Amino acid sequence: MASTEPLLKVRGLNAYYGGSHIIQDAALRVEPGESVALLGRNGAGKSTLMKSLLDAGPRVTGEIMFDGVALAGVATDARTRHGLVLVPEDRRIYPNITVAENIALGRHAARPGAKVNSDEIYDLFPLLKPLLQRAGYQLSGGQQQLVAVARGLMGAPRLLLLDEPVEGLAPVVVDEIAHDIGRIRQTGELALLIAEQNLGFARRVTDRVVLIDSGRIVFDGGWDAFDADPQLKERYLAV
Ligand SMILES: Nc1ncnc2c1ncn2[C@@H]1O[C@H](COP(=O)(O)OP(=O)(O)OP(=O)(O)O)[C@@H](O)[C@H]1O
Repeated sequence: MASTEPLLKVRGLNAYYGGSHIIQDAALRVEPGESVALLGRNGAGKSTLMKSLLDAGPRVTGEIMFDGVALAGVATDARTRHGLVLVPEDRRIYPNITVAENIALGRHAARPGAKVNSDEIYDLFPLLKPLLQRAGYQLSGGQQQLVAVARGLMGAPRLLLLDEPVEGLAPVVVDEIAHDIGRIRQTGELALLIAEQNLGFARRVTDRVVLIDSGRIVFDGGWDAFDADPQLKERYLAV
């Protein structure tokens, strides 16, 4: 891949649930190693946009280029093996197997030849290490989120999509997850797209903001530019 090409380039993306036109003509770019916040109110279309990238739910039209490959017609599992990995909002932790087993399941999503070392992944999540033999059903919401992110990393992603990773979590847990994401970012070229409503958290873990409202991208820029226009927050994020 030429170094000037973005890792993800989306143009003219439309997504539909039945007759409802949810995502409307969206454009989006993520560079290798970049972390981007996808901000928007409840129902703005954040989850639908993420699922559209994987063809995992809505009917989708438009162009999605990932790592130099056009994804039209590529099945969801093949997209994941290519390095586009989603950690969904509901986390999907299996209750009756252990944390270590839940995390290991992510390995099936890894692209052929990818080197994934579970010990290196455990090192990124110090809070998980003592919990590896615990059953999924015994975890708190924050612990489940850490397991879901660790499992996502086992898929050797190039772009990890996190759908509202800190929704409903206590501030101390949000803080821990922000630290863990900081550690993950130091490991290399992994790019992140993080759907969020928690501005403080998003600011800590991302470089750039994409704002979505009623399925349309209404702002795309740096945090400085976002902060310079307080109306953006009032208009598109205030409850
Ligand atoms: N499976 C579905 N079938 C029909 N409509 C859906 C479906 N999932 C979402 N929608 C609709 O699509 C729109 C966008 O929802 P989406 O879940 O993408 O928003 P969001 O920004 O992720 O919000 P949230 O924070 O509530 O998850 C909403 O109007 C929602 O009702």
